Amino acid sequence: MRSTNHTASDPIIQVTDLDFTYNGQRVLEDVNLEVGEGDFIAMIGPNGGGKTTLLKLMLGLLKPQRGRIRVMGEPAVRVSHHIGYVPQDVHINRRFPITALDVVLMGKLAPGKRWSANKAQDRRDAMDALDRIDMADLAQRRIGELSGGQRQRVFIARALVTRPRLLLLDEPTASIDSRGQTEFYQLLKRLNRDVTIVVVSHDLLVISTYVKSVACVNRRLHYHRQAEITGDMLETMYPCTVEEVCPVELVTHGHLPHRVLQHHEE
Ligand SMILES: Nc1ncnc2c1ncn2[C@@H]1O[C@H](COP(=O)(O)OP(=O)(O)OP(=O)(O)O)[C@@H](O)[C@H]1O
Repeated sequence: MRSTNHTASDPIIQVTDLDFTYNGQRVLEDVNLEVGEGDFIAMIGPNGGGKTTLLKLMLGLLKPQRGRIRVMGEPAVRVSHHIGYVPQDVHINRRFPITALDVVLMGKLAPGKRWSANKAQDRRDAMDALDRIDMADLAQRRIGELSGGQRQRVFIARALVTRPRLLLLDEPTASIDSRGQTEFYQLLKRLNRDVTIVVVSHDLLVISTYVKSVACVNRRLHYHRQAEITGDMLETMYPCTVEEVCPVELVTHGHLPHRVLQHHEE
């Protein structure tokens, strides 16, 4: 596999003075961000705030009109084999007779990913990726017979099959119930022992328990090196009241919103 000159102490992602515009509409402005090796960062923010766009820039799928983005010290396209990506909408026909293992093997075929001629090794790598996400028992199960949460794990295994150093996930829990969400973030926390994670999420309650840092994206970026979501941050990011963002039951569960409440009461 091609190596980089990047060392563990360098930021794995560095975004400098970045602007991005779609057809004359600026959606990201003056964004600066450093993601360290081993970080587990949540990108939160309102609909249309630019989170997916920023992920696509990190993947090298889009180019900024101004500023610079480096992944492992290089333009992202040069290190795509070190990046695993779980997109927001994974389109897969549930009636298609394809197993979980087949889906994971597709990760070996993705553009820019290394292709090995050794099919037996590929199967071992795919089984290993399924094992990492506790899905090895379901390797031969058809994808259409899995639950939403199980399917999402398979897509993560597909992203992990090339052993990336960086895993980017775009709203991975959108089709998972709240209990499933907790299990899902526990899984990500475990994976974070070996891989740096950036996850776009609207799960404000759950994420602060698991992530190490938070970036709020609403055209501009507000980055916190600690997993602390404050009332000020929410008020800046979300065009609605604190109660709308964090209903009372979230406050009483004692996760993140007690700080929100304090700020709100001041
Ligand atoms: N391909 C595109 N062409 C033109 N405009 C786009 C395109 N993709 C996104 N946009 C616009 O850019 C803005 C940011 O979109 P983006 O998908 O990055 O936001 P987001 O924060 O991920 O939103 P959500 O939470 O709803 O997924 C939105 O106004 C969106 O309409």
